[in-house]
Amino acid sequence: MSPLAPTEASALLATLPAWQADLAAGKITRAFRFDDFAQAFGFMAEMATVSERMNHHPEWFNVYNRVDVTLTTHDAGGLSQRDIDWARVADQAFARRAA
Ligand SMILES: C[C@H](O)[C@H](O)[C@H]1CNC2=NC(N)=NC(=O)C2=N1
Repeated sequence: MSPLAPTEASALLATLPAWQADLAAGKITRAFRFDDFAQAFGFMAEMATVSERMNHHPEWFNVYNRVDVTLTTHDAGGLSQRDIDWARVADQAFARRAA
């Protein structure tokens, strides 16, 4: 798994406006807020299954209705297409729950 080139990363991140990028560190983050713990944990359970399918796993922190997610690709030493793909699926899962 190779890291994204900076120009490519910037172009892809423009399609994920809810995510904060630290390109120097090769990480992106997003703070998700839900109605309650059940919604937050449902999101985490859904994304745990996605993570296994993608073989790509988040660093995340949950308390009550909050899920703070950091994505980076350890194998690439930075940001890869897998982080972008995971973020996009997470945005969709979140939007479905928020709807
Ligand atoms: C052995 C296994 O395929 C690797 O460790 C996978 C698992 N999940 C992963 N998740 C993330 N975020 N980065 C990785 O480099 C990674 N590598």
